[in-house]
Amino acid sequence: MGCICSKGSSEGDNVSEHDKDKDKEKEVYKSSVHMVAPLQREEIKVGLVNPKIEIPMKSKSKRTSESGLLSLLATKVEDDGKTRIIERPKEGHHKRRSTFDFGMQQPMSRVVSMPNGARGELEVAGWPSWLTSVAAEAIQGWLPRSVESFEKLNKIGQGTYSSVYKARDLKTNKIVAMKKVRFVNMDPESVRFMAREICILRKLDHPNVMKLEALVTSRISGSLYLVFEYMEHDLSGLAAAPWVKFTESQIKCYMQKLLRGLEHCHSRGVLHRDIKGSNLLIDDNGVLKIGDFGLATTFEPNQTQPLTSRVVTLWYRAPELLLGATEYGVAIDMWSAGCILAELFAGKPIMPGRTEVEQMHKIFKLCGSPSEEYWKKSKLPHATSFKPQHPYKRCVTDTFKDFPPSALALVDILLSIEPEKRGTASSALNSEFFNTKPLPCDPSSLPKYPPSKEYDAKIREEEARRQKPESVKGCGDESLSKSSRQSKGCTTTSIVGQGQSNISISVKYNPLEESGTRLPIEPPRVKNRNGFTHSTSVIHPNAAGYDRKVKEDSCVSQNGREFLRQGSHKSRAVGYFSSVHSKRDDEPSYGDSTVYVPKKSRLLCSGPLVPPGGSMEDMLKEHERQIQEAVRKARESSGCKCSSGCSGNSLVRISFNADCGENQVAPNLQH
Ligand SMILES: Nc1ncnc2c1ncn2[C@@H]1O[C@H](COP(=O)(O)OP(=O)(O)OP(=O)(O)O)[C@@H](O)[C@H]1O
Repeated sequence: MGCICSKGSSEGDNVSEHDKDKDKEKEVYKSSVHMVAPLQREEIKVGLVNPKIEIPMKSKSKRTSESGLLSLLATKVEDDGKTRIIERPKEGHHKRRSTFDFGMQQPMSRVVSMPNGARGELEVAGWPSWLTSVAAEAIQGWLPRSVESFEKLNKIGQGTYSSVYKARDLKTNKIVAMKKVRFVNMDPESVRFMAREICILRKLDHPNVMKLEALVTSRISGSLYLVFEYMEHDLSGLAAAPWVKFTESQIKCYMQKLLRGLEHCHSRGVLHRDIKGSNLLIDDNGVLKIGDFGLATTFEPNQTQPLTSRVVTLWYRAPELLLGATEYGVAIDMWSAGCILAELFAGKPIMPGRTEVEQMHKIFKLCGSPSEEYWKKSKLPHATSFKPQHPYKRCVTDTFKDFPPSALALVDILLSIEPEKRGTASSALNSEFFNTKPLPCDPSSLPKYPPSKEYDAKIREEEARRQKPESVKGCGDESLSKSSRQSKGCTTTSIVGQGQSNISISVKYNPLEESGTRLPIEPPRVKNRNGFTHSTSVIHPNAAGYDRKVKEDSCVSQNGREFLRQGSHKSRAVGYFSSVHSKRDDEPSYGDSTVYVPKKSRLLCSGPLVPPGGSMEDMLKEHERQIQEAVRKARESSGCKCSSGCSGNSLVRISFNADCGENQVAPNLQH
């Protein structure tokens, strides 16, 4: 699509150059020149007339056409084959500001300027009423594209609340990614949440941040699609691909792009809150862009509004979030970036916890437990529960002693327990790591890889499993390829809410855990349609195979304000943490924790998992006991006759390793 802000270099290696461009852009925009995607202008629905717009006599014959509407707002200019719309000086109608200014100091590219966000006008433009009624701010200034103007090619990704398709824009022939957002009965809360993602995406404009290109509505299915440029890979998928081995300068290149993207988000007051490999998309030219802003939020330096601590996929979640912080900042994204940096050098996730308790424990074991002063000062809600009886010593430098020194130094800073010590994206970019040889490579010099997404890795693994003869399948099969080992396909033990509850915990299989190399599969996570993450994963097996479902959560954000609520689906406790943390007034009470196995035979373990006030050690012990218990019940209920450790058709085999005090999970390939 044409875009006035397109850069000569799409990669944006030089941010200051980019910023200069931005200034120029602002100048251009000051003169109210907007680029319009030709298709967008053709989506005006025939017969829809905005009663509020007084139509000039000479336009009346065209009142139902796109040009008729546009002529009210702007004048078309043909320039080098591209069409621009120049807004008319504000004669006739006053350009009102939205009631909710989502910080878009910079006008949107790729859109026609609409006079205001009034519902009627948006509906004239072709937006469905379910969207205009609750999310007018998100779509203001944009015109919808119709789904017929794209050719769907194939499915390329599956998110918690969305399916992503590769598609061809029939007007431009460009290949794009279309993220189809699912709404349950057009639930206004869900729509509002999606609107928040759109508003945030519209605030951002950087070569290392996914750009929202257009919005598409389907009148028939009532769906909404977010259109992005198509990216062939994601960092998780690439790291998992058997044919990929990153060099130091490649790691520097990806990390530099990630940090530049983060620097931009943070400078625009946006916290991503879900930085992880599968959200770092990479195109065929090696350009990395941060995607999936479903959990992102805006923040202000002196924000008083509490934020939810239930964000970020568990393995990448900062300690202060696990401790229940509701006031936090850019440091949570910096922690995730530190986990990724270490993961890229280590070749595996560095802290693959299965539950919040275990995650906290892994963090303390690696990064040391916080100082007495920190415990006193921070007053974090779960501090009492998590404070270990004996402090843990930090061993980051020992653990990663094989890393290049400048990488180790940066990891050490980013994985600081105390948020203010992690620095910022800008300070990380100025660190020695990026300024010593080998320097970050140029993205264009990166090898060309076949499509490598986490989703592709899953498909490869499924395929490999299907092709494997029955005779070689069985409990404890360890003959798995790198791709299979590192991909995220195997679901094992799950703990799930009972009845109507939509929450589940899945523990992912880690074949290497059994063979000594610790390489778990998928970080436990739950994100509901409202966009919040829990400590749990969302995949669980059911009778018909894998069933990814939107999970309920207790957190809702409305008009940019976050609070916790009792979910309409009767949320149950998730993880071991929920049951021990001190309850906020507006937080739902969690009564039960339940144990998942196949859908039809869910089991319930009622009651708090750990008595409030228990020590970290007690919690861990209780935590392990609960997992063992869950597996035992799962096995019994599924009637499995396998040898010990097999949990029946729950697809898991768990054994307790007394040496490390942790459960080891293996796939039950027999089922
Ligand atoms: N622009 C894109 N180009 C190619 N693939 C994409 C693009 N955007 C997303 N995907 C694929 O679709 C998957 C799901 O997208 P996304 O993460 O945005 O959705 P989500 O519902 O928020 O998912 P999740 O629950 O994993 O956070 C991604 O992991 C990625 O593999």
